[in-house]
Amino acid sequence: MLFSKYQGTGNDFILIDDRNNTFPTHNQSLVAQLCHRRFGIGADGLILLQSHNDYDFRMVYFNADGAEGSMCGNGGRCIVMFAHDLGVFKTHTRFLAVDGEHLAEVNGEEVRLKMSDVADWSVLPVNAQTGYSFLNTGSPHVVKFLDELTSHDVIGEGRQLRHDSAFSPGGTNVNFTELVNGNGLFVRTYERGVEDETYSCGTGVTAAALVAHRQRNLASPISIRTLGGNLKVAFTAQEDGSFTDIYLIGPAQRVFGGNITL
Ligand SMILES: N[C@@H](CCC[C@H](N)C(=O)O)C(=O)O
Repeated sequence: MLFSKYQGTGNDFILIDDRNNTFPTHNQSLVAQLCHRRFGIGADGLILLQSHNDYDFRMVYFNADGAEGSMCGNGGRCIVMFAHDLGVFKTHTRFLAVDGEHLAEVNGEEVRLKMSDVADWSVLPVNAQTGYSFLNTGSPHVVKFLDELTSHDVIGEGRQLRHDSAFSPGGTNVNFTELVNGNGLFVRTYERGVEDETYSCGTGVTAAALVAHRQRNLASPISIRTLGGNLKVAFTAQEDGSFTDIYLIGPAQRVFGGNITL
């Protein structure tokens, strides 16, 4: 079985062309083993590109723990570049993911991915003392602002919040955010399903951008630094509190490929 490894700002994925539907999708331990950084190829997740009658393709995403996940923004950008490299489309595409339809555009190494509207979004300070917000941008995310992020214990506090009973049974991803350069953010994310800090999280930086607009008056587009590189999030804030035309913009790149023999 052929695979390609892609990365989007350091969030890395195994991509498989499964248009013949041969991948054993219920084999969680196989996915976990392939994603393992010592015993496998190594990745934050595995993504299948499948055929769909009404779309250019369908994205099926698994977290590194082998379970099928909710929407992955960086994975979405990577599968768009993968489909582009396979010749599925030239510049513009329309595909189906677990949270519905997505549009995307490839321009050189950059992918501009339209995210789902955040229709029922509101800032919910789940815990008035900790002051964090919770919202769903395709995946569930806590966003917490800090004055100094570089030395913060992202793994320790992230793991604790990820398992907080307030978010049970599914749990949440956790984003720590610092304001930088007037209209920018530095974001570090503890990811559910990877159970570690990743270099970048697309739905996470999207959540951070929307909260930063609402709570700190940042304007679209917002530039975001992650450990793995730079992203931009553009959006329209509607008067009813919802967000539409949300775009996650940044590079996606093929790293290497190979053959999996089972
Ligand atoms: N890395 C992803 C998020 C993937 C989903 C997440 N781990 C979850 O299960 O909630 C991204 O770029 O959005």
